[in-house]
Amino acid sequence: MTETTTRPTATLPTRRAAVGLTGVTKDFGQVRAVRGIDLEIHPGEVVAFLGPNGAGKTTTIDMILGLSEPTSGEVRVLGLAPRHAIARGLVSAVMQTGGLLKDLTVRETVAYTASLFVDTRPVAEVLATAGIADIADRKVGRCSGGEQQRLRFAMALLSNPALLLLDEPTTGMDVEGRRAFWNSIRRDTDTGRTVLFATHYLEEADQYADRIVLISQGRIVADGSGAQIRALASGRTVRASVGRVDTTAIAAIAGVDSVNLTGDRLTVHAGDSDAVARYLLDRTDATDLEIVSKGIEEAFLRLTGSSDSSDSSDSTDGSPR
Ligand SMILES: Nc1ncnc2c1ncn2[C@@H]1O[C@H](COP(=O)(O)OP(=O)(O)OP(=O)(O)O)[C@@H](O)[C@H]1O
Repeated sequence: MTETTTRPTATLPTRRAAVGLTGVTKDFGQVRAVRGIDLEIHPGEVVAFLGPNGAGKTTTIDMILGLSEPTSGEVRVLGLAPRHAIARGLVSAVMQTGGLLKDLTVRETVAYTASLFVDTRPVAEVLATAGIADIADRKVGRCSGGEQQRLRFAMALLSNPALLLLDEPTTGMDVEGRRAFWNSIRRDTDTGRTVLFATHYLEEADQYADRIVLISQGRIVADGSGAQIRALASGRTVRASVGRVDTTAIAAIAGVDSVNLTGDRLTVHAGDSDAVARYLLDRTDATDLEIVSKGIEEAFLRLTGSSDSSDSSDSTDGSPR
């Protein structure tokens, strides 16, 4: 789906948050999909909305697009109510599926979309920006999933939107398709456009966003730069079998961010794994000690509460919010 209207850039409100969410909740009957989100996205930021299935990403994006109303709280887009921002052509969206006619060529599709609006960027220009000028004469039905997404991106660019929303735009693409898609997006964001994209892929968020907002079960659980989110994953996990152990004393070791004891199996996440290992070997009856690097994937799972519970209880996570 794309939303395009008139060319807006001359009338952009300035120095306003591109997106402002204040205390936003959304209920679907008994289901509370969004549980109180406060978020400010600044003009020109490329922000990843990262979270597992059912986290509330699409629900939030739909509210920013004015497709649904929050149950409580407020959504502003460039200082306006979402519907007003969209009516002024300030917002475009690239969704996962739908909206393309297989028998038209790539160029015809963009030209047709452009013809629906009063004033748009030139077709050739958006094809070039989206990196699909060389396949402009190809029928849409013969384009790969990645090429079709770049076509949706080209269509979204016609109105020269100040804010571009992308809901899991690379789902189902292979690595090369994903790379080409993001290269075209990144080339375009040099123009200062604000981009918010939802993704399941931590690597994608880390590689292509200036800022990662981690969302889980309708709440923001971490918000920071890729480097900050990576720092959460920079520690190590120490595991050992123990008899009696003082978990409070271990939690007090500098750099320890979580301690879990399940039966006789102790798991400690720490920045300084040597200090933990030294303590366990010198001061306890620990055996079978192992130290493993904590990957970014593990940090993500812990932060979004998706890891198995043996690794998450007693935790003292410090998110970079
Ligand atoms: N129209 C609806 N009616 C009832 N429940 C809904 C509706 N839309 C979403 N939900 C529920 O709200 C929660 C959040 O869903 P949402 O689609 O926003 O998550 P998501 O993070 O986008 O997930 P995914 O990555 O799987 O697309 C889920 O529990 C979902 O089942």
